Order: sequence, then C-alpha cells, then structure tokens
Amino acid sequence: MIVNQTEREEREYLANLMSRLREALRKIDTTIDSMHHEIIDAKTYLWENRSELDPAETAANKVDIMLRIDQGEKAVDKRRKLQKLVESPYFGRVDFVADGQSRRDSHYIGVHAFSEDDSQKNFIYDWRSPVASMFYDFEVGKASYSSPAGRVGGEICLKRQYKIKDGVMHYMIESSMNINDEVLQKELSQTSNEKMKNIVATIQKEQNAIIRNEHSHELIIQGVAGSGKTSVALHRVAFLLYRNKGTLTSQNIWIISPNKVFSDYISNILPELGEEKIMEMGIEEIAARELEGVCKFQTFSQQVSELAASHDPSLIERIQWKSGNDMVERLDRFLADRCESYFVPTDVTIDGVHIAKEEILQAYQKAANLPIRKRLEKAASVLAANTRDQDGDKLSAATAKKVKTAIKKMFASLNLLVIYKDFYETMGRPELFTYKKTKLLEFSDVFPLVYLKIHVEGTTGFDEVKHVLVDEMQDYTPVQYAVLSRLFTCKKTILGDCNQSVNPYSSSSITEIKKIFPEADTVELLKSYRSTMEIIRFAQQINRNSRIIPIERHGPCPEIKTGNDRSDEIAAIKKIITSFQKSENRTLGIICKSQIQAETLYQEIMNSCKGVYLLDFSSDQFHEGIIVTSSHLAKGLEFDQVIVPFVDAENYKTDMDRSLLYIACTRAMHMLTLTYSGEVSPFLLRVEESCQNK
Ligand SMILES: Nc1ncnc2c1ncn2[C@@H]1O[C@H](COP(=O)(O)OP(=O)(O)OP(=O)(O)O)[C@@H](O)[C@H]1O
Repeated sequence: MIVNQTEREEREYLANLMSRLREALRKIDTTIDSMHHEIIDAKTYLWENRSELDPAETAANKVDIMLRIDQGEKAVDKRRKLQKLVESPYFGRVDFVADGQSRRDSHYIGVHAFSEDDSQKNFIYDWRSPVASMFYDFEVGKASYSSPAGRVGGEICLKRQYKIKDGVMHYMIESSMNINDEVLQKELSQTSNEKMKNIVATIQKEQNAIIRNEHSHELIIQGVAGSGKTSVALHRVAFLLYRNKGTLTSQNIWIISPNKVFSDYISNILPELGEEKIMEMGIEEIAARELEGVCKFQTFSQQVSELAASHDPSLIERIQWKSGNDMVERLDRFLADRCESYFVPTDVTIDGVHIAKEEILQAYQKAANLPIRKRLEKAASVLAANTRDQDGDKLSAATAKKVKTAIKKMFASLNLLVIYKDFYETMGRPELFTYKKTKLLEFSDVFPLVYLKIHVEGTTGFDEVKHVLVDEMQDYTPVQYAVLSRLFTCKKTILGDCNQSVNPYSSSSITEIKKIFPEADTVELLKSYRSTMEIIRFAQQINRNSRIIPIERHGPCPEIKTGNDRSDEIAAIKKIITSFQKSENRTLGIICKSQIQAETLYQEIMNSCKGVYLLDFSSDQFHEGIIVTSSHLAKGLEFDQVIVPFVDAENYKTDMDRSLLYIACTRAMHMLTLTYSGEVSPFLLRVEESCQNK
C-alpha cells in the first residue's frame, strides 16, 4: 500500500508528525525540569549532611549525582535534536521494496532520527543511516544499500523532496532524478550568512561517496573552488561519529585548519548535525608546541605577505629548496649519517669500573629504532644496569649516574639549532639558513626543524587522535606532511585545491602529495556549487588550468571598473558599498592582494562607510556585513558579493598574484566587481568584452 500519496495526505502526515514531535518535546522538557530539581536536591542533601555521612556514603552520593548529570546532558542533547526537527522534520523520502518482499516501506529522512519511546516505528531516519544512503545514490528504480547484515537490493518506487520550515511545508517535489536540480538551485541561490550551512538535503552522489567512505586510511580530496570539499569533509566527520559510536568521539578527530576565522566559520556545522565540535588546530600551533623553548618563528601569513610585497630571489630560493620533494630525503640521509657520526664512543673508566668503547657502541646500535635522545638514554641505562663493579656487584646509584652522563656526552650535540645549521653546511649550502632576527626562524625552516626534532627528541601527545582532517592541502610542503604523518599515524582526510595556493613557491601539487601518501585513495570534485556560471567563467580566464565546472545558475556578469586615479577608484568602491547596503545581499567581501593593502583601504573607507570590518590574522570571527581582507585570509570563506580592488598591472603580475586573484574572485557567490586605475592586470586582458568597463 502506498502511504501519503497525494499532497493533501503528505500535509496531514506532516501535521500528525509535528504534533508527535511537539509532544515529545514537551515530555523531554518535563524530564529535564525534574532532573534539574533532582540534581539540586541531591547536591543540597550532600552538603547539608556532609558531617554525618561516612566517606563511602559521600562517594556513593557523588557518583549518583554524576550519573544524574550525565542523564541530564543526554536529555538536553535529545531536546536539541527535537527542537531542530520541530523546525524541519525531514527533507526527503524514499519508498523501497526489498528483493523477494512485497512490503513497501516509506522512509522519511531528516537531519536526526525520531521514534517514540513506546513504539518500534521510525518516523524519521537519520540522513546517515544505511537506508538513507539510497536517497543520495539512486534514482527511482533498482537500488541497494549496505546494512549491518550485508547488501540489501530492491527497488525504489518513490522519491520525494520537501522544504519544511517552522513545521510548514513550502514545497514537495517528486524526484525521479538524483537530488533534484530545482531544489539544489533554490538552496544555492540563497544569500550567505556568517556561518557555513549544512548540505544534508542536497548532498550529491559523488559527495556522498566521500562522506560514507569508511575504508580509506588516507583519503585525498582534490576539489575545485566551491566544490564543497570543506562541507563534505565535515559531513564525513558527522557520518564517522555516527557509524563508530562507542569507539570514536569528537575528541578523537582533529582538523588542521588554516586560521581562526575559518575555524569560526565552520564551527556550527557539527553541532547542527547533532555532534560536538571537533578540535581545531592550526599547523603553526602544532609547530609552536613542538618548538617550545627552542626558538620562535615567522608565521606562514607573514611569509606570504613578505612575498606579496617584494620579489626577493634569495628568499624565493630558500623557500623553494626547502619545499621540494627531495627535502625529506635530504633530511633523512643527513640524520642517518649524524646518528652514527655524532656518536663517538670511548672507553669509560669511572670509580674503578671499566666499559669498553665496543660495548658502548653495541648498546647504542641496539637502540637504533629510537629517537636520538631516547636512544642515548636507553644505551646508557642498559650499560649502567648490566655493568658490574670489581666485586661483581651492581653499580651504586652514584656510579651508575656518572656512567650514564659520560655515555650521553659521547654524542656531539643535541642542540637542535646546532644540528640544523650543520645540515646546511653538510649540504654545501650554508647560505640557505638565515635567521629573520635573532633566534627568529623564517617560516620555511619551521617544519624541517620540527622534523629534525622528532628524530632527535621524539614526540608524544597525539595518541588520542584517531582521524585528522587537513584542509588547504596545497599549502603544505612535503616536510610538513612528513611531520604530520609522524605525529598522527591515524586515518586522514586531506583536502584542498592545487589552484588555490597562496604561496606557489612552497605549494604541493596533487602528484607530489600522492607521492607522500602512495597508498592514499584520491577523489576529484570538479563541479562548483558556490558561484554563478558568469563568475566561474570569469575566474577560468584568470586561471586557465582550473578544470572547474559550474552548476547551471545565473547572475550578473562580473564587472571591471576603472578610475582615473586611486581616489576615483576609492569613490567607485564606496558606490558599490552603498548599493550593496540597499540590496538583499548580506555579506560583501572586499578582498585585496595583501593584508597591508587591506589595512590601507580599510583606513580610507572606514569613516565614510558604516559597518565595515577589517579581518586580519588576529581576528577570530567571521562577521556578516562588509569585510575588508586579503585573499589569504578569505580562502575557504564565501560572500554574496565580492569586490577585488587594485587589479592593475603593477599589483597583479606574478604567478603568485594570479593565484591570489583567482582565490579572491572564486569567493563570490552572486556578484563580483573588480576595480583598478592605470593599466589593467595582464590576467584580465582576456576577459570577455561584455564584462569590461560597465
Ligand atoms: N551538495 C550541495 N548542496 C548545496 N550546497 C552545496 C553543496 N555542495 C557544496 N555546496 C555549497 O557550495 C559552497 C562551497 O562549499 P565549500 O566551502 O565546502 O567548498 P570548498 O570546495 O571547500 O571551497 P573552496 O576551496 O573554494 O573554499 C558552500 O556554500 C556550500 O554550502
């Protein structure tokens, strides 16, 4: 029998479900209320009777309170999910008849599951449940899904999509196609807000395959700008947490994110999907943790700004040399050699005890699998424990200590900076290592030094991490990947776009990344969901290597506005700001090439344009409204409307500038305007006539 066939029946079903949900919400409110009082009463009892209770009773009462708090938290979590469902209980439906059966089951799919406590019936299936995968993977007709008992084949007889807001159905679409284009179009044409949106209702088939991939130890996602890499990676986290409940928690998953603004921008996705936030960490925070007490260093953004402002060939050479594929190999060879040549054993005679240098060398060689410092400790401890004095007795504690110290001193130097400097001398390239200031490293030296430190000192502290997401993969060098691999031996999802590098001198191509992770599975996402076709076509002319395929969605053509001089250009920018303020668009990004340019522009417009924010590397929040920032910081973000100022020939001329211009343009969802005075950048000479000088 077909349930809820007509729209009227669907509306009645929705109304019925809404009253069930509201009733469940009312019940859970009452439960939370009574739990709250019970906890307060239990705490009051414990406090008032503290002198009469013996320790065992006190402990039992405390455990009881903890249990109640735990139950309370679970109830609050359930309430949060119910509240979400009351707003929009489901977005999809698949009716499925399994092979060999006649029963047709209707599965309504929502962001969370819902069943009543006293019933077996699932009114709503979680989008991550096995049966829900068919909604994303199949059209009407033959279909299958993977259940705990194995693959279940059958036929989808009906597939529908719904838009329900505040419990009211706005539309219902019969879809024979995989996620209907009409629904996707509606979603994509909406204006943005200050946080990333969840995409559960319109996940595409190729995205679903990534989200539900459970087998890859390393999964590399190369995706063009706006292809949903970050969204998909976060939905993947939610899926893995759902599938591995009990063995995987949000504390076991880390994301290496490019900056705090980006972390803030993506921070609500997991809570929206009913999961807790995961640990977010910048790659520099990891380096700072590893190099604590060793030295300070220039940040990646400072390096990018330095490169954007000047074209210093010696700086570029230093960066390129350290970012090459052979850098890890060079370091490995050097370390293997230094492990042996820095250790010069000699005969030891202390307090009448003698240890021959051959014996010392043997103990040192036996511990070869350990980092150098631990290797020395181990060899020294083994020798001190095994050696006997003249009477055949174990060494006294004092003698053993002296023996250990003498053995450890046989290693030339454990000072990381000394060893690192020696590396360049050994390579015959001492000029490639220069401090920025006293004890302040250039960014390109940070990860080679961390790599060296791991080999010398070892590392601890990341054992609880079971899955790492690495976003903006193109900005990391082979040495950075080598460090990440040694720190995190767990599964990894690595995502990025090799056309969006903010520093082409130290970026990694997909081929290079694959060399570092030869066993990794790689997927490519070519469809871009963020921008209109007009914006994508425009961006493609800036970077012709990009294989980006736009979704069929139209908007105004990007414009290039020219002024006679800078003040003319600033006046044009202010005019665009005024028209943005009158429009329905909610976010406007004014994206400059560098942070210095962004700051200068901000100073020029802040007094006459209200509500303009400057986003810099000290910011930790993404604001709705008008934001002035740099391409580097805007990476990963999106805006309804974008202005790219100063696109003159002087400002945008190198390969790095081209990459930064491409990033800036692909942040725009609906509207894009570029401004310049003087001569236009050569990267824009080829743009279509229709977009120029409007
Ligand atoms: N299946 C989808 N349904 C609806 N919207 C989608 C879908 N996939 C992606 N989007 C939207 O496309 C935009 C880009 O997504 P996201 O930021 O995850 O892409 P990205 O590949 O990480 O982009 P970039 O590399 O350019 O920063 C977002 O607004 C996202 O909501």
